[in-house]
Amino acid sequence: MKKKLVLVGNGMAGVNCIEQLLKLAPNRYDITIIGSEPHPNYNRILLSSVLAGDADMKDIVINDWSWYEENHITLHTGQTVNAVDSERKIISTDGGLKLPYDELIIATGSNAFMLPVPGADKPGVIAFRDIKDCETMMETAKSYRKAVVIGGGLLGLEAARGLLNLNMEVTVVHKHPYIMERQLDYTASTMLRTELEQQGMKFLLSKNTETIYGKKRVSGLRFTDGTEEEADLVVMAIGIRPNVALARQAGITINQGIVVNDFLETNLPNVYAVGECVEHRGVAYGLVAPLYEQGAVIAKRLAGLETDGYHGSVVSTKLKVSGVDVFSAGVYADRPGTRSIRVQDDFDGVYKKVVIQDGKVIGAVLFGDITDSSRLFKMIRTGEDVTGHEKEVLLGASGGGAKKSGADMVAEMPDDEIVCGCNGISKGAIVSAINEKGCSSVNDIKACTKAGGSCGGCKPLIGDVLTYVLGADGVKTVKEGICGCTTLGRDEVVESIRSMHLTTSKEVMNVLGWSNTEGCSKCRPALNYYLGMVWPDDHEDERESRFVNERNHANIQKDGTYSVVPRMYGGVTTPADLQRIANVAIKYDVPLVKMTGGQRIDLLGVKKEDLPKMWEDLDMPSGYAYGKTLRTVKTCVGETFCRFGTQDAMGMGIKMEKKFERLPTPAKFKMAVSGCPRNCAEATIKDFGVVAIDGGWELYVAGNGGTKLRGCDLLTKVKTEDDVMEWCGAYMQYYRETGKYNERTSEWLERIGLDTVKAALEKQEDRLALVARIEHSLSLTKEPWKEIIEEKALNATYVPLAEEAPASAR
Ligand SMILES: Cc1cc2nc3c(=O)[nH]c(=O)nc-3n(C[C@H](O)[C@H](O)[C@H](O)COP(=O)(O)OP(=O)(O)OC[C@H]3O[C@@H](n4cnc5c(N)ncnc54)[C@H](O)[C@@H]3O)c2cc1C
Ligand SMILES: NC(=O)c1ccc[n+]([C@@H]2O[C@H](COP(=O)([O-])OP(=O)(O)OC[C@H]3O[C@@H](n4cnc5c(N)ncnc54)[C@H](O)[C@@H]3O)[C@@H](O)[C@H]2O)c1
Ligand code: SF4
Ligand code: FES
Repeated sequence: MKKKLVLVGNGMAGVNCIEQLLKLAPNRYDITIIGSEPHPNYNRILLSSVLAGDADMKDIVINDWSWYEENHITLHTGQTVNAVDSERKIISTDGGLKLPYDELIIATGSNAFMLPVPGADKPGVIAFRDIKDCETMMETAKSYRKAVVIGGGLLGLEAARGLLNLNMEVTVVHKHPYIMERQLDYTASTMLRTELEQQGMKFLLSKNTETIYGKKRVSGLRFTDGTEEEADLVVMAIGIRPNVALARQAGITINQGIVVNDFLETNLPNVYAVGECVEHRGVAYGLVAPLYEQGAVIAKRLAGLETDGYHGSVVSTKLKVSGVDVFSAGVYADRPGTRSIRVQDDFDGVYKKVVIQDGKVIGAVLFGDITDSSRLFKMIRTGEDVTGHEKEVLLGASGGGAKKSGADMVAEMPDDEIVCGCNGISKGAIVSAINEKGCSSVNDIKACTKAGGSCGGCKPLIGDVLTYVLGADGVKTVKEGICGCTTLGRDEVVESIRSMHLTTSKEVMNVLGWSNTEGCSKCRPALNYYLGMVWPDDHEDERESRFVNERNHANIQKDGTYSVVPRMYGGVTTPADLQRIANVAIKYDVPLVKMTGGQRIDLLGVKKEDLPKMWEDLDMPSGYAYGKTLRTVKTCVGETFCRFGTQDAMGMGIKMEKKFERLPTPAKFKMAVSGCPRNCAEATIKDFGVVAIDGGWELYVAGNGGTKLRGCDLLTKVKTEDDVMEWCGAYMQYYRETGKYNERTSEWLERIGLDTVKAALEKQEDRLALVARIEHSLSLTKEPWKEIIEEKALNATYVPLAEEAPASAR
């Protein structure tokens, strides 16, 4: 008869240990698993992605019900083991089960730590630990607005990002002066906070919560400094504590966690423990990589194989917030005896630091570019001696130099370098899976090796390994939907909108089988744009789907006030307009008046309630400094005043701005006109740039002067101002019709290629057809503030959405 193996805890560490055992000794045990949660084994890590709308609950199941059956495992869900009788070797559950065991594994995980303050037990105060918490947050977001997350660590920030995506206003309350202080130094932490603030998160730092108040449900928090913050939902993310209740009852030795030796044995015979509930050599881990290493040791022991045991782990972390790359490993803070090398690039928002002691890399922090993370992590883990070439560790042998492609970087990686940190899978193991098992996609690799199956942070690197081995043509690309609600890509969605004549987002979601019938913050504004672009007459703008700045026709600033930017065509103004702006600034006590980079005037610090009256007094068109539309047309004085000028740059720019203003585009669209090749208006880093030459104009496209600097490509040369208008209109409409929502022309052109764009605009008949379509859409645009003032109906509610434009983006 087979020996009985019982696992308590159906979570990530325990079940992974069983999986490893099944590989080594498939038929050795009669296995029973008992779990308190009602679900099969799921990926707790991806709860952050579910909350952010990037994954669905069904996507995060690691082993579904059939896996247990296929492996002849008896599973009892929704039952908590409450006693271990180690004399008789029997466990009992709260559901009345009594099960004998020969070998027992305790994998009870952790409990979220809840602040022991008055009011912490009120409805609306939760942790973020399991599916139930995630569902509570998603449900709460439907009817409540203000969320406060206590704790600015990894979990708190991922929760906060998810809640922003659910359209809640989110404030993170952190007790330290800077966030993620357990993983980042001050510089990286500040860069991270700035980035998250731009995404719409607010921070209250150096705050200690004293009380959580509210009549029945939570309505706010009071801090020890006497200040308060309103809240409809409070999420505590202030760390975890090993769940040792069962072990304590069983008489197992406990310190902060269940104390185990190098073979994960407790002090009771035949009782192992694994995962977050465990304390090994004084350390309790809270990330899966070390927990899987622990599980491997138990699996070998139970399979009767030799093992050196577990000797502890060096851990690394990455924050799972889209658009933010943060990595931290080992010792990141300077201390006596350490020296560090830092690189900070404020242009690209990149910061890198490695800490070195006795010739060895002992820690690293990366922000903005984490391509070196696996190489540095290997150095930290292996303790490689870098004496004499310390600087190369961070700068590379060339001292920086051109950025390498992913596949080139993989070529330089040794076979034993770890690609998937969570599962400990090396480049060599992935290469063998490709060569020997025929894997040709990231999903194949995941199924074969488990790489990419936990946090998913290594998937881009797995993709690079595939490209390195198979070449770009050999890699099966997995279709990516426009968001987690659908598997349909941009082109399929737009094609269905056209062919099925879908005119509202609700219709699109219903007809195309969106998994989340309400959509998410990624797809809602995108659908609103595509529908308006395809059906300008039939689609009614869905204002509630727009980002807050677009909804309120003003840029929200970090302190919650707004900015007002009236249009100044071609950067040209008049004394009368300047006087009007000055009068308004004085009348409404505007704290800051600033010239923008786009040649206009920004009135900053405006109260929301003053917006309609200010616009009424200004009686000028909106500059759309907030919208996904034409922002500015920057001009130089051209031949009107400049002795080098060959054409009327100001006149050309004003004509273009007046023609194309207000029209929605996939992303913001900037133009400029220079009166000669000296190019004072910097036209060659704009979405559409015009440079005068003798007897004509050069037209430049797809430039970007922002975080990813890109010089324009020359589209064509033309002779007259009418030619410029025709090409500009045709180009803009082609971008409108083929661009992905939120994709700047610089990215769009790289994606579809300059030759494609040239071919689409080459023939005049094609250009004129595009121009006719843009003209029609332009004829339907309205001046927003005029409309609002006339209707006297500015939407009173402010609901921030994700990925708001940075306050300075104009
Ligand atoms: C939102 C979120 C994001 C995360 N992101 C990352 C990440 O990016 N990278 C990373 O490495 N880690 C991450 N983590 C941490 C990671 O999920 C945990 O380290 C891992 O899940 C711990 O596994 P475990 O099996 O020890 O515990 P758990 O996964 O907590 O499993 C323990 C299970 O045992 C059950 N149980 C407890 N007591 C009993 C009992 N007496 N009887 C029966 N069942 C019982 C519990 O209900 C639970 O289901 C994240 C965690 C969260 C919450
Ligand atoms: N991407 C990832 O790797 C990831 C993501 C989520 C969770 N996790 C893991 O889940 C576990 C829980 O994460 P966590 O962020 O809660 O734990 P944590 O211990 O890493 O961070 C908690 C943070 O809360 C702060 N804090 C503590 N008390 C506070 C108070 N009273 N008020 C305000 N702030 C307070 C701390 O300063 C700390 O920065 C950790 O083990 C973590 O590693 C990892
Ligand atoms: S771009 Fe040429 S025309 Fe315009 S201001 Fe500069 S020098 Fe003068
Ligand atoms: S690094 Fe987390 S799944 Fe690979």
